[in-house]
Amino acid sequence: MPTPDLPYLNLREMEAAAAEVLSPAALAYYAGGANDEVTLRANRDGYAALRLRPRMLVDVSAIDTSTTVLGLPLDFPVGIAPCALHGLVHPEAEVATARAAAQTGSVMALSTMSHRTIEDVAHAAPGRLWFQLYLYRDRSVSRALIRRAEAAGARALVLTVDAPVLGRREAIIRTPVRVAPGTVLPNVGPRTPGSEGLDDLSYFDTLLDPALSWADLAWLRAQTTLPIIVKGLLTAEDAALAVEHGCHVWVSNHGGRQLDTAVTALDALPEIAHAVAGRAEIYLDGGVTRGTDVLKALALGAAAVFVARPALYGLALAGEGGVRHTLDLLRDELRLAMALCGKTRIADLGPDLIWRG
Ligand SMILES: Cc1cc2nc3c(=O)[nH]c(=O)nc-3n(C[C@H](O)[C@H](O)[C@H](O)COP(=O)(O)O)c2cc1C
Ligand SMILES: CCCCC(=O)C(=O)O
Repeated sequence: MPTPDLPYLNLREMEAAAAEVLSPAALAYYAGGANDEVTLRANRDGYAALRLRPRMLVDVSAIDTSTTVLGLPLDFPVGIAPCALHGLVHPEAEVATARAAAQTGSVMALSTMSHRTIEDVAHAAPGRLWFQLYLYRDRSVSRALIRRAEAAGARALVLTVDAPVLGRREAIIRTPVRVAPGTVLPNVGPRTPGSEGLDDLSYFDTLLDPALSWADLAWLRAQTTLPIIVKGLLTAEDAALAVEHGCHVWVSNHGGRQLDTAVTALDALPEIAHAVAGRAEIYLDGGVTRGTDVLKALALGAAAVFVARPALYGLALAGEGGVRHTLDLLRDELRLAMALCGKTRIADLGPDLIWRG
């Protein structure tokens, strides 16, 4: 059940409440998208536009939302997407988020750009952590991060490939995001961002490697025996290449923060599921705020979905309990949606649930 002392009935209410407590810079950074925010809006609108085909007269007295991702049992098919800088809104930062993920039987993908160390976060979510990797120009820094993630017990690496350069986020051009002076971001290398006159995002941008290519994925594949998930794919062609490189597929447009007017993950999912053809697991993120959104993504071929902003809003409102509230709401809404669709198990969710007009 959702945490009783938090009054929010749904994720949209949490978003509105979080907007009241976040600093203008944090809000601009969290909520914003690229350019005209066409893709940001489409991410949400796409779910509303898809209609469900519920089946009746099915015994729905017992609903089982449990599933597995890469062999890890989840209580329900929702994880936390990698997000930079949880410390902008809560002192416990990623550690609080990780505890919430662990307590709800979820999984968390920890961003490279975190306030807390991989080890601290892994300790807070034993066995339930993935590590998201931005490949740095300096591969030795990335290699060291991979070794630390492995040693800390991360279950997978998530390589983000849709940000070889940063998208143009106009809200943060106006209101730049800065970490507190003196903060050391543990995975960002020796230099404390904020110096040299760069805002923090521009500084991160200088670390990322715009030359990243499929050859680097082959390099990464050879670096580790952990499963690798390629995050940020939107086409059948790239999904097929990822599978050929021995990787899993995370369909995402980076929350509308990179290429504006890019296709939504939900729209890209059918062609990607077709191309992957069961050879790898598929995950999705972008605009998920309701249990029916989760249901639709799973019906079209995702093994699990991930939420970024909704988790950050929970963190901003009530720390660990707030993130738990976000996840609890989604789990309860998914269970209800399954019951009303006449589906009792995750394995029963398929394309027959989606109305084609
Ligand atoms: C504030 C913020 C920071 C993010 N940082 C990262 C990051 O460090 N690495 C990454 O792969 N994706 C990052 N993302 C993208 C998310 O993982 C996710 O793809 C996207 O936000 C879509 O999910 P949402 O609609 O639930 O927010 C970030 C998103 C937000 C909103
Ligand atoms: C260099 C990337 C910073 C984190 C990120 O991915 C985002 O803000 O969307």
